[in-house]
Formats: sequence, structure tokens, C-alpha cells
Amino acid sequence: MNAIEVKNLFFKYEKEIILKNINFTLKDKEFIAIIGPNGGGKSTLLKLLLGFLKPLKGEIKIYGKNPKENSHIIGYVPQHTNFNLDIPITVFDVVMQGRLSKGKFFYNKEDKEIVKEILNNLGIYDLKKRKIKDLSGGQRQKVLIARALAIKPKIIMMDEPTSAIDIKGQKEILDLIESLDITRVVVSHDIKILLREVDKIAYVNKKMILHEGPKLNIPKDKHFCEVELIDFLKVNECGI
Ligand SMILES: Nc1ncnc2c1ncn2[C@@H]1O[C@H](COP(=O)(O)OP(=O)(O)OP(=O)(O)O)[C@@H](O)[C@H]1O
Repeated sequence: MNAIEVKNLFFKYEKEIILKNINFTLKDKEFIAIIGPNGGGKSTLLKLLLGFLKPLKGEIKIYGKNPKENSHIIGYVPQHTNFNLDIPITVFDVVMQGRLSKGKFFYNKEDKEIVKEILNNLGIYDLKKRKIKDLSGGQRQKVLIARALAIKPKIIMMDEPTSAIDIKGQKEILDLIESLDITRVVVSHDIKILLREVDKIAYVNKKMILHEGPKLNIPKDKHFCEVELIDFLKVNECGI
């Protein structure tokens, strides 16, 4: 069974069509990067995959079901810059939200162990008592990834995970995403993601241009260079 199946997907907010005839599939544990210009429809596509928006036409299946029916296996990482820093909440509490999001108000010993293990795996165990507002952008992003992983998802969807983070933090976040042994959908402005072990690249600008692995070699891939991506990369040759 495919992790994601999108067939003939169309979407519009008001009159203007935002996404037109989008088709793609993603297998279990694959990694897709969704790139494209501002306003091209990347976040809208992510919201459709998450079940936050309904297609105008077409079909989306996440592990064989509608996104809403399978929301318990979808981890979502919003942009860390949207985090409300006025709430004096600790790292542990934020990550624990991932265990409590199924109508459960109290955590048990097992939940605590799961959260501890994730904090350890992500190298942020020492931050567990720190307030979110006192963390760097990169640390905050790791906490949001940890929260998404706490639901034990089969698939994780991330919106601009490296935005507003310094270069060292960006590398750490990309390393972390690469190391995850689950299906990954990452919307990004950051073309460095193209140099990572992605299985597919979707360039979204109303329509989608899909590039598939097995191993991507963007600079040498003439076909991909010739399409709109070259404008996006803002270079004359398709080097990154
Ligand atoms: N809630 C909304 N109502 C109406 N139009 C919207 C809404 N959200 C987004 N749009 C419009 O839909 C288009 C696609 O927006 P979207 O946020 O999906 O693009 P994006 O590729 O994620 O852009 P960016 O890279 O700037 O985040 C844009 O023209 C945007 O103005």
C-alpha cells in the first residue's frame, strides 16, 4: 500500500484555482521535498494532505484512507516561528502534548518513557525542563519534531522546518529529518534540501512537476533543469 496517493487533485480558495491536476504517490518510508515559489501552493498542498482542507476535485489517500480518518498516524510539524512564546510551557510538556492529543488528559508511565526516549534520540533530553521561549530557533524546531514523533506516526509532514534557523541548526534539522525511519513530506524554500537523500522532489507552482530518484543528481539532470526549477534556483546553469 502506498503511503500517499494523490489523484487528479484540484483546489481553490475562492475563484482562482490554486492547485491544478496534482498527481503523485509516495511509498512507505520515502522522503518527498515540496519546493516552489512563494504563493505556488506548497502550504495549501500540505494542508490538503493533512486533511485540514478539502479538495475541490480529486482524491487523497494516506495509507489507504482519507487524511482525517488517518490523522492518528500523521505527525505534523508547523513552522516553529508560529509558536506562541507567551505560554510558559516546558520542552517536556510540549513533547508530551503528542501523547495527550487523542482525547487523553493524563499521561502514564509508558507515555513518560516514550517522551524521554524521543528527547534522548533527538539530543534534547537536557533541555526537558527549559521553557520554550528560552530556546534557539533550531532547538524549538527539534521540540516540535519531537512532539510530532511522540504520537508514533507512520508519516510526518513538515512546513518549512529550516526557516529562520542558523546554518548549523539547519544542518542538524536536515540530518535529523534524513535519519527518520518513517515517511516524510517536507515543504521547504531551502534548496539545500535538494542535496539530501530525497526520493522525490515536487516542484509546485499551481501544477506539479515531479522528479523521482532513486538517487537525485540535480546539477546533471538536464530534464529537471530545463523546467521551471531553474527560475526558482535563480542560476543560469542548474548548479546549486
Ligand atoms: N486562506 C486563504 N484564503 C484565500 N487565499 C489563500 C489562503 N491561503 C493561501 N491563499 C492563496 O493561495 C495561494 C497559495 O498559497 P500557499 O500558502 O499555499 O503558497 P506557498 O507555496 O506555501 O507560499 P509560501 O512559500 O509563500 O509560503 C497564494 O496565492 C495565497 O495568497
